[in-house]
Amino acid sequence: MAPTLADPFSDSSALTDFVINQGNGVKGLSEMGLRALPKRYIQPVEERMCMTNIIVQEFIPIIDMSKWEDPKVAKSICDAASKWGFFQIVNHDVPVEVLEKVKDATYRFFGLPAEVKNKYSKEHSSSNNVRFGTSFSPQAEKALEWKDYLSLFYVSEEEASALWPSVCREQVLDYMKKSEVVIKQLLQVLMKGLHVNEIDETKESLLMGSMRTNLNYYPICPSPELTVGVGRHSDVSTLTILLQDEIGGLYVRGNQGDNWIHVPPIKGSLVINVGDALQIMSNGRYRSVEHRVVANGRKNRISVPIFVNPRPGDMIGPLPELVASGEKPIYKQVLYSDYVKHFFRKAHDGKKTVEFAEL
Ligand SMILES: O=C(O)CCC(=O)C(=O)O
Ligand SMILES: [Fe+2]
Repeated sequence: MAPTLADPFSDSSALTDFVINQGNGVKGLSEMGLRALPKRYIQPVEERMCMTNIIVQEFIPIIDMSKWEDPKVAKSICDAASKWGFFQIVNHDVPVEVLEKVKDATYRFFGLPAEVKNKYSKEHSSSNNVRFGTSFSPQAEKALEWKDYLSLFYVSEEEASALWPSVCREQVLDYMKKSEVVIKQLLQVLMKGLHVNEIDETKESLLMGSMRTNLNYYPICPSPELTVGVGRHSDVSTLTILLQDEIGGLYVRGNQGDNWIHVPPIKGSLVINVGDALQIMSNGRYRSVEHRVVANGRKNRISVPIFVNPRPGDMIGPLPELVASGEKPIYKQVLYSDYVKHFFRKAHDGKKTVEFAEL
C-alpha cells in the first residue's frame, strides 16, 4: 500500500530508518506535519498520563538558596530530599544569562540539519562521550518516547573542545561550571543532614566525580495523549540539576498511590532531584522519585539536565559513616558503571533499577 500522510511509517523499518538511521529524530517527524502518531510511539494505556491522576493541591517545595547555610533552609532541603525527592531552587548563584544562553544553544543544536546532528549518533560519533539520539533505549523499548537528545559526558575542556558540537559547547561548559557552586552547597547540606560533616576529596569524588549534561528536545506531537515525552523513571545520578523552559510538562510521583504533581516552570529557577546513587548512599534516607514528561500537542519544549554522578569506576553503597553508626544497610556495594548499564539495558520502568542494589 502507498504511504499516506496519516501514517507514512506503518512499516516500522521505514520509521527506524528515517528517525534513527538518518538522524531526523522525532523533530523530523513533527516537522513533516503528520496527522497521526506512528504506531511505534503508542504507549500502553497504563504508561500514558491520565489527567485525573494529577493532584493540583500539592506542589514540590521552592527553596531560596540565598540563605543556604541558615539551619532552617538546610532543614527544608533535607526534608524535601526525603519527602519528595524533588524541589526547585531560586536565588542560586547560576546567572540567568547563563541559563538563557544554554537554552539558545539547545535550540541551535537541534536546528542543525539532520545530517550534521547525525555525526554525533551512536553509529557515527567518534566518542561514547558525545551522543545524539532519540527516545531512551530504542533497541530495548517496545514503544518509543517522543524526545530527541544530545548527551555530553564531561571529561576535560580539551576533550570538549575537540568533540562537542561548536554551536553549544561553550554554553554547556559555562552552565556546568557555574552550577558547581550550588551543587556543592546542596551536597554539603545533604551530607550534614546525614551527620556526615566533612566532604573530603574522596567523598566529593564519590558524590560528584563525573557529570553529564543532556540537551532534551520535545517537539510538537500529533497525538500527545497516546505517548510520552519521557516515561516513568528515576535518575541514576547523585543529584540532577534541571533547567526547563516555560512550557511545563514534567510530573513527579506524589506520596500516595498513582498521583502526579506538576513541576511548574519558574523563570530563573532550577529543579533539583535526588537520583538513585544518593538514595543508595544515604541508605534510603533521601529518595529518588519517579518522574515523567508528557508530550505536547501545541508547543516544542526543551530541558537541560546536568546529571551529577559518581565516577563509572566507583563502588557505591550506603556511606560508611551511616553503617558505622549502627544503621542496617539496605543496599549492597555495586560498581556504578554496572548500575548505569543495567538502567540503559531496559526501557524506562519506574523505580525498578534500584532493585539491582538491594540486599
Ligand atoms: O525534561 C524534563 O523535564 C525531565 C527530563 C528527565 O527526567 C531526564 O532527562 O532524566
Ligand atoms: Fe529524569
